[in-house]
Amino acid sequence: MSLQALAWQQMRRIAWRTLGNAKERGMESLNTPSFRQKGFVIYPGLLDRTAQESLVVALREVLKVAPLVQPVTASGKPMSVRMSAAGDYGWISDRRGYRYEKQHPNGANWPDIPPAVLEIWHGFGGMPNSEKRDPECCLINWYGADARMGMHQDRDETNFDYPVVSISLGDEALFRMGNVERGGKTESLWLKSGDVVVMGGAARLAYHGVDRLRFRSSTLLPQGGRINLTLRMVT
Ligand SMILES: O=C(O)CCC(=O)C(=O)O
Ligand SMILES: [Fe+2]
Repeated sequence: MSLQALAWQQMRRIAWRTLGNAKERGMESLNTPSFRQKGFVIYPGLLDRTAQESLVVALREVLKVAPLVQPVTASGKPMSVRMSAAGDYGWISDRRGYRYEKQHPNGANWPDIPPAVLEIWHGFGGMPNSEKRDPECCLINWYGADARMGMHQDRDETNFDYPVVSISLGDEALFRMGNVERGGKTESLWLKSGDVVVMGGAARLAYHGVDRLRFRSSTLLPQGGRINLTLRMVT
């Protein structure tokens, strides 16, 4: 086993041990065996402060080439989250609708996904192919004080065999998890900076959203706010 794989195995053990905190954080129901069977796994505090800071440094470089944009829906309604991306594809929404595109709206190719981000993706076992493909999209969501994301499924990808891996940086966010069909009972938990969520299996197509932020609950981003990275296979 490589040194990196060994380090990750160790980190995962630590993450599972921290599940003792999960109760205070509203995670107890989401981290029950039945939820895990459904493919929804939270790794609270998987990334320590140093790892979070180096991700932010790398993301600033990405955002110089691919600045955050405020997407609008097909009907022209602005979304409250600002977005950019890295990798082969970025997810965009404008008056023509939403879709994956190979270029930023400014015409430039999306920058490469930073190695530190790829390392997180590859740190999880259970990816369907042994070929170890890199994710094709690292969506970068930036939430300001009043931003939110309505309940939705991630279903614009071709291949649902790969999980979605989601990394939280900065202010805490109230994440809501629903079902594979719209409606029904939902469960909520606060995602903190350094938490990583994996949605695979049945949870890959479950409805989810972000209700609100605890603005300035973290000191990671000097201006406050939250960055969420979503890693996905697209094709
Ligand atoms: O910000 C989050 O935690 C979730 C983001 C999300 O669901 C998405 O980008 O599809
Ligand atoms: Fe999503």
